[in-house]
Formats: sequence, C-alpha cells, structure tokens
Amino acid sequence: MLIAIEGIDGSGKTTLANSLEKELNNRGISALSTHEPFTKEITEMIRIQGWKDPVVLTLLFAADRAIHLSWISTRNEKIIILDRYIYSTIAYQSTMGLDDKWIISVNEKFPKPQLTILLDLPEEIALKRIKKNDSFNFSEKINLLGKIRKKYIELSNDGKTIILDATETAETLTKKATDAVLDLFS
Ligand SMILES: Nc1ncnc2c1ncn2[C@@H]1O[C@H](COP(=O)(O)OP(=O)(O)O)[C@@H](O)[C@H]1O
Ligand SMILES: Cc1cn([C@H]2C[C@H](O)[C@@H](COP(=O)(O)OP(=O)(O)O)O2)c(=O)[nH]c1=O
Repeated sequence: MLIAIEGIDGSGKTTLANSLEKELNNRGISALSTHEPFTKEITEMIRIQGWKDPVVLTLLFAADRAIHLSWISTRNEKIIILDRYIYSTIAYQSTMGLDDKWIISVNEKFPKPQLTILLDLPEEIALKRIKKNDSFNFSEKINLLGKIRKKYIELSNDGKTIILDATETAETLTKKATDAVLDLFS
C-alpha cells in the first residue's frame, strides 16, 4: 500500500513520515517511510542543473521515481510512506510553466497512492521553518511556494487526499494521519 505525504518545503512532511512510520510499526502494521528525490546520483544532477528548466526537472524526477519504485518492489512492508511523490512534480513543475497534462503523462505508468496526505501551510510560515542549508534552496523555487501551495489544494480534489492543517502540532498531525491510515483498513 502506498501513502504519499505532500506539501511545500517546510510543511512537516519528513517529520510526519517518520512519526507515522513509528506509530504504525508500534501498532504491528509494518511500515517504511522513504523520500523523493531518492537516488543520490539524480539528486546531484538536479542540483547541478539548477531550478531553470522544468522539462529537465520533470524528466529527472520521473527517472528517479522509476528507480525508487523498483527499489520499493523489493521491500516487504505492508505500507510504504512516500515523503513526496507524483503530486510534487505536478505542483512544482507546473508552477514553472509546464502543462499539467504532460507532467501527468510522464508519470502515468507509476502506481497511484491509496491515500495522499496534504500538509497545507501558509508559505510565510514555511519560509520561517525552512533550514537555510536546505538542499535545492534555489531562490527561483522559494518565490513560487505560494503558487505551489494553491496547486496542491487544486490537486487534492481527487477523492483520495486528506488536507491537514500543518500549523497544528506534530503530535496532532501524527494522530490524524494514523487515524486516516487505519480507516483504510477498516
Ligand atoms: N507540526 C509542526 N509544527 C511546527 N514545526 C514543525 C512541525 N513539523 C515539523 N516542524 C519543523 O519544521 C521544519 C521542517 O520540518 P520537515 O519535517 O523537515 O518539513 P518538510 O519535510 O516538509 O520540509 C523542521 O525544523 C521541523 O522540526
Ligand atoms: C519529488 C519532487 C521534488 N521537487 C522539489 C521539492 C523540494 O523543494 C525539492 C526536494 O528537496 P528536499 O530538500 O527533499 O525538500 P523537502 O525537504 O521539502 O522534501 O525538490 C520537485 O520540484 N519536483 C518533484 O517531483
């Protein structure tokens, strides 16, 4: 089962992915959290390319995702928690001027998550949380966070996404996310 956690930089995805993994394992449900970009090599290529060409970024993130998914296919956990997935590519690269439809077509061979958890956060709060040494902290990207946030909310109307208020405490978010996952099993 794939569960994707999405949101702008600093929205608390990695924190929630780790706490949700721990909570599920404590309840006897084997879970593993993993992050995109996944491969060191493609992460490095993205860093070298910079935040300029959305076609290059879309294809690099898709290639990284294909490798990530083949690695996931070797795992035995019941639940894989994806810290970023396809909606990251649509939200980030469409706000760089690319057509959603093309980005969706590039990713169409990849499995859809059974649940997406969107951590919604005002960009002004995200900017305070983002660590200065964050990877890919390109100014071109930081200026887009407000548009990216709006795009994520648009994408969430898919019947399989829950939006959580990312200004709530990490404990509250973990509880809400855990409840949503357990609902999938009931
Ligand atoms: N619910 C929360 N409330 C306040 N701060 C948070 C919360 N979740 C995470 N943080 C803090 O915000 C920063 C970004 O968290 P992180 O999980 O790395 O976000 P992301 O993976 O979305 O970039 C970190 O300093 C983290 O400690
Ligand atoms: C997976 C993915 C990430 N990104 C962006 C989002 C982040 O700004 C950056 C990933 O760097 P990272 O440091 O992992 O950011 P975060 O901690 O917020 O996940 O790459 C895309 O633009 N497209 C994608 O498909």
